[in-house]
Amino acid sequence: MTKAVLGIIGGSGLYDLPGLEDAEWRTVESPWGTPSDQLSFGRIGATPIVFLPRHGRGHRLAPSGIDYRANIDALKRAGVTDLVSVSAVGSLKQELFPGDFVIVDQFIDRTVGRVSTFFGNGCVAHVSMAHPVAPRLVERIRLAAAAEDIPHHIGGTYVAMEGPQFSSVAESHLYRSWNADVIGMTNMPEAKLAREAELSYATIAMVTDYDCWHPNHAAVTVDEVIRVLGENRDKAQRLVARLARDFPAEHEPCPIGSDRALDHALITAPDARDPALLARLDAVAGRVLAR
Ligand SMILES: CSC[C@H]1O[C@H](OP(=O)(O)O)[C@H](O)[C@@H]1O
Ligand SMILES: Nc1ncnc2[nH]cnc12
Repeated sequence: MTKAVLGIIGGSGLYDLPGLEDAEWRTVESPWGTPSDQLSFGRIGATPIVFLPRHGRGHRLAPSGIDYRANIDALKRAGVTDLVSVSAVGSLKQELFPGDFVIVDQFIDRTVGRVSTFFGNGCVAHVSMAHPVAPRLVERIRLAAAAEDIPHHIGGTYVAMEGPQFSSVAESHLYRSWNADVIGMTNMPEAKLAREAELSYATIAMVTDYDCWHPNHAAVTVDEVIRVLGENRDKAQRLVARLARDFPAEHEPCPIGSDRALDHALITAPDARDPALLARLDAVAGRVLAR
């Protein structure tokens, strides 16, 4: 049995977790680079929590400037088993209103030039991203949202764009024609790296705007995103607090195997592996490399 540790990555507008008890900011070093900030260790009820502000306190880091590998590696080293991203998103559908929460279940990765894997020459791995989010974690978020009476939608496709500029109207219509639901700039490669690190991952996407496709709404601005986030911060904090309070003490095995993603993913023969890369993979892939 593995003790459950709930990791929370706070996105725009969420740079700390006020309900965190016995909270302490600690530096966690990673061989992959520099995490966005120190990690805040604490608990909510009996559940151990590790919180990381994705853009750093003060929102220092742009979506393309975040070291996603260092973040995921540091959270893994901190003992996290289940990871929830809280993210601001634009809505690509009329029925997804600013203020709504969408518990997404698919991603389209439109980012370019971000390092999106821990593996490579010397240790090649191919994990499945067919089902990028962990269903039990989604179900726990759903229960918490229902208990807190927070309007939410289960399922939806998140387009990850490079940014930092927002989309053009033509791009926004293109994503709508793909039947995507929401758009943001950060959940890729984060979700891919979480899968490689065998962390069960889910996203609470907080709708802040209608991007720029809606005839009756002005194109998104940062001021508008921050204003809507301000109105919904309390809801996000209540949702995370309820999720944490009701979280099981033992990590629940993932029915789609997100916590065992490397079981059938490594292809490089043991004697052809690069010892330097293996050393960096100690936290991410230690479970399978130790075999
Ligand atoms: C401040 S608007 C754009 C910014 O907000 C979202 O960030 P996060 O997912 O960390 O909440 C979006 O992806 C952009 O990075
Ligand atoms: N419309 C939008 N596009 C990209 N990222 C966002 N974050 C919040 N709203 C967004």
